Amino acid sequence: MIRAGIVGGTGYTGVELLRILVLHPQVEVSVVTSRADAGLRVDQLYPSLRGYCDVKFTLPELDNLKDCDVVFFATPNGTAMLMAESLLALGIKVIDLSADFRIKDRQEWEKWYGMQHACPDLIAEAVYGLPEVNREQIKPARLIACPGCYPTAVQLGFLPLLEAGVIDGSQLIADVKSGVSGAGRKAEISSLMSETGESFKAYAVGGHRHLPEITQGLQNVAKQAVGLTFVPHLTPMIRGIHATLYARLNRKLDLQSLFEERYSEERFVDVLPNGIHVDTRNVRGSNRCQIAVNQPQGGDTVVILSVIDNLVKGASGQAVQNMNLVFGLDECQGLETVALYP
Ligand SMILES: NC(=O)C1=CN([C@@H]2O[C@H](COP(=O)(O)OP(=O)(O)OC[C@H]3O[C@@H](n4cnc5c(N)ncnc54)[C@H](OP(=O)(O)O)[C@@H]3O)[C@@H](O)[C@H]2O)C=CC1
Ligand SMILES: CC(=O)N[C@@H](CCC(=O)OP(=O)(O)O)C(=O)O
Repeated sequence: MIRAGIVGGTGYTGVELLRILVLHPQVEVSVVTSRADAGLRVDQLYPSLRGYCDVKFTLPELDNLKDCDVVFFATPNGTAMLMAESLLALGIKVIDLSADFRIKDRQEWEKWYGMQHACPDLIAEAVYGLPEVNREQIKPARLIACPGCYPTAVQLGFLPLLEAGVIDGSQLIADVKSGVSGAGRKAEISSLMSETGESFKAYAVGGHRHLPEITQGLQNVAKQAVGLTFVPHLTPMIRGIHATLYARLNRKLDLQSLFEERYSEERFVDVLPNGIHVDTRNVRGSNRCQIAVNQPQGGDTVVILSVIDNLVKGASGQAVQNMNLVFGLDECQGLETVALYP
């Protein structure tokens, strides 16, 4: 059995990792940390886990994690970079759900995240954990940087078009909506129901920290510079990301076949038949990204719709997908669920 530790087990991605890992046939969750709830049984805080998890929250200290085979960081940005090196030195694999190791350009990361990187030596080694792009590099990796939720939905939508070189990469538009759980479980006025319910707004239009991450990923597949306008929005739902992506085609082609062929072997990317729209509830609770390909009025603008559950394919499900690859397991183990409907 793989002994897994979760640093930050009380947050939304932490408890989502627990939901997935307690049913994973090859994993034993041995350590779950929380500073605020240390000493409390996990199933006391989360009764949904009664009968599945009998460990107590402990403090996020090296001594408590030293017997793990893998440690997941479901913590705010700036936390994993303080512990990753010590864990790797003990032969423990590290899977980081935060942004600490996602961006290869250290200065760019420091600019967007507003802090100094505490562990720059590991940035080059970290593998960006988007299996649909980096599967072979993920398998032997010691340190995985899981993509952000917006970056997962946006990259999977643009990927086939950029790989095939059929769009003008200099004028991409990503108009993306997120549920409120994307902001995490910590108490904040902006996440209150009376602030988010029955309302809908764009935010960070001038620049969101996912912009450099998405641009880096798109440039790697396009093998040239791309220009992206990314506008995130907050919608009054709990889970889900809906990305509406626009690009200008530079030639005529069968777009539906392009997408179907690109993702034909991908178990967690589902290209819907022509004419069917995506809906966030059809991926809620599942590790799937569903994509719909559109070319309105047969013109030269392509409109891709891409949906994920931000807590599953956008975070914890993708982290487990990466763990499966790192430990040589079937990539789908523990992740075979159908979305909750309605
Ligand atoms: N929510 C989402 O949809 C997504 C989130 N992510 C990323 O995943 C990470 C976790 O997000 P989320 O679960 O939403 O966050 P939450 O705010 O819901 O949870 C954060 C967790 O980290 C713990 N924590 C906070 N500070 C520290 C610290 N300094 N050291 C150790 N533990 C700490 C908290 O417990 P305690 O304070 O008790 O220790 C808590 O368990 C973030 O980096 C986020 O950006 C990525 C993709 C999607
Ligand atoms: C709705 C909402 O607030 N979403 C978060 C992003 C989600 C996320 O967790 O992103 P990282 O993993 O990169 O931190 C935000 O815009 O800050």
